[in-house]
Amino acid sequence: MSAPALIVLRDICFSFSPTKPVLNHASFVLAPGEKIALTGPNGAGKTTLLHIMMGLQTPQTGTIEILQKTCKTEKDFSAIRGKVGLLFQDSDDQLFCPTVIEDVAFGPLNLGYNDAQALEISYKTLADLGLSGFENRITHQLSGGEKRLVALATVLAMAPDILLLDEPTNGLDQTVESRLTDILQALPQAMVIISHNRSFLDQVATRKVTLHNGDLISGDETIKNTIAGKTS
Ligand SMILES: Nc1ncnc2c1ncn2[C@@H]1O[C@H](COP(=O)(O)OP(=O)(O)OP(=O)(O)O)[C@@H](O)[C@H]1O
Repeated sequence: MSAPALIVLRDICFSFSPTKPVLNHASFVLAPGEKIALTGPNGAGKTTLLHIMMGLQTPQTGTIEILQKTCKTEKDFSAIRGKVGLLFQDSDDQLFCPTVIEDVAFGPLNLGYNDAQALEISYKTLADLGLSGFENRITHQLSGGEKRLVALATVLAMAPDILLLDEPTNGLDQTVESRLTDILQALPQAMVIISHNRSFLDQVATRKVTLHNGDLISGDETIKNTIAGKTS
């Protein structure tokens, strides 16, 4: 029997205003081990879809299951938020502490780790991302690319079961993008990645879904299936 899906969205309709639907009976499944590229034109509703998965937006119709739990209310979503890590499109929405180490340690502390454990996790996460030495930097003084990586560190430090990454390569130079590509390829977690960066998606994603006219269309033969043992 195959492992149960991690995220199941069924028949989601969502609009910010009655005259302009964003999602129109969209359905979506994330299975364990999948790294799904979520693509589509500007304004198609990709970020909105990720926010619906986190309970940050509430659809007008449809059902949401996260980690086999039906999620409707804020209470339902708050119970799963530690297990689902969202990298916001704008790093400034993610980073709110004075220093890098405080921002990265915030998640582990919230999960119940003590100060020493949270610091150890944070130092290691920063080192994995090539950010050793950034611990005491003032967050708002970082460059855009540095903020992007620190924002990712705040997500990875919580070791979530699912990663929702909204344009993770924005602002990264080629070297850092390559490092991020290697890191995401090696991570065992299932993830949904919004990106307009085709070569990055080709290397990381195992499957592609595209938002078009409010609905999700599956498949793209050019995306490499990088799941071990399977070929595209
Ligand atoms: N808070 C809001 N209030 C009203 N309209 C909004 C709001 N947020 C987003 N929208 C609109 O909803 C639509 C979908 O936006 P969304 O950010 O989800 O698109 P996207 O596919 O992620 O776009 P991009 O690739 O440009 O980031 C757009 O037309 C956008 O202008």
